[in-house]
Amino acid sequence: MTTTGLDEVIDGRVERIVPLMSPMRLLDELPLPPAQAGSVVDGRRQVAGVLAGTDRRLLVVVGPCSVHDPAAALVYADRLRAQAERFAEDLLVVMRVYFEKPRSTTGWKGLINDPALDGTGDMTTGLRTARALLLEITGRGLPAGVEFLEPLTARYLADTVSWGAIGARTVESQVHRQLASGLSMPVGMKNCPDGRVGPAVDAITTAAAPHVMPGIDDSGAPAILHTTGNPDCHLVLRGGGGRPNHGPAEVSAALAALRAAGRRGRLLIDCSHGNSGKDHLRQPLVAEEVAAQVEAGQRGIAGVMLESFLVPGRQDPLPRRPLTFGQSVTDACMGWDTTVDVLSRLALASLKTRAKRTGWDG
Ligand SMILES: O=C[C@H](O)[C@H](O)COP(=O)(O)O
Ligand SMILES: C=C(OP(=O)(O)O)C(=O)O
Repeated sequence: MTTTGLDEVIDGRVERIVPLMSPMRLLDELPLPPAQAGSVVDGRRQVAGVLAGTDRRLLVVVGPCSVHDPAAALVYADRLRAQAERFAEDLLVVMRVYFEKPRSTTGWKGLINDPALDGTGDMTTGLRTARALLLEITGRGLPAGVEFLEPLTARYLADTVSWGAIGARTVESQVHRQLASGLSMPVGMKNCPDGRVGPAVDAITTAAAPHVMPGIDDSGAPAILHTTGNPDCHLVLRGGGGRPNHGPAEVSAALAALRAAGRRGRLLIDCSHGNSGKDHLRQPLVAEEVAAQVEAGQRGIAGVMLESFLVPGRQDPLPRRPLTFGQSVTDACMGWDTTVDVLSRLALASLKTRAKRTGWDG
């Protein structure tokens, strides 16, 4: 019989364990001021209002595929805020501030996991940088949207978030559905990467129910979390399996699936990912097709998601080569000028439909 040390039994494949500050410590260091907390809650209410159809604007979740450089994200936020104000009567604009990237296999996992983009994995800096940026963005009056990927990180950031997403790769995961059931903001559930919509509808049903799950409390101690269920989860159609699903037939089928499951029948359409074939030049075309459906009276479409940054396209971070300021290091994004054109087109669709419904034709 071989005798073995305990480390090898427990941590044979964990090379290092580095302490991480507690959520409470980060929240104390970077608190959400009460006035900003008010605008986060207001943002959540407005998103829920659009999803319920009581607020008749279109919801637009727009911003970089991922944030890797807070300075560029802030320049983007300033520009977006001006557009959000310009179109405030027609569009509810939420900035995509994505810090966690779910990967198909391997790749950069986002600013929280690896803020230096070099695999060193300094999550303490990552969480601190992410929270500081969310405070800057919500401080500008822009509601923020994030994808929740690691259940543990939600406690460090969720108080600043007005819209959340569970991504295509995790929508079938019980852990993520439970997480969504306890989140305080509306959460979009993406359809699966292979195009199946059923698991996202199931995720909406699952997250609406209360759950009991293991987690951490604000002090970082292990805890049993009892959730109430989240009634504001909704479907996001992002295409998949080599095909888009933003067309009229797919939208009607998805709405029918929601109704059959007894869920509220409004959804968002992601103009990127499987709906654009990850080609940023196709996003405006997808948005145009969505706008046309809205104008044709499809009330089931509550809004869209767009991947946009200052500079069009994408780049690979390479050692010793400076990055282009404001260009995505993950999926290719629309550039700024195109983004303004797309927002303007969506605002027109929203205005026209509202005018039609009130009988106003000016
Ligand atoms: O939105 C970003 C990517 O589509 C997502 O993280 C998956 O990327 P990957 O398939 O390149 O890993
Ligand atoms: C990863 C994303 O999308 P999806 O989960 O639809 O692939 C994303 O929106 O960044």
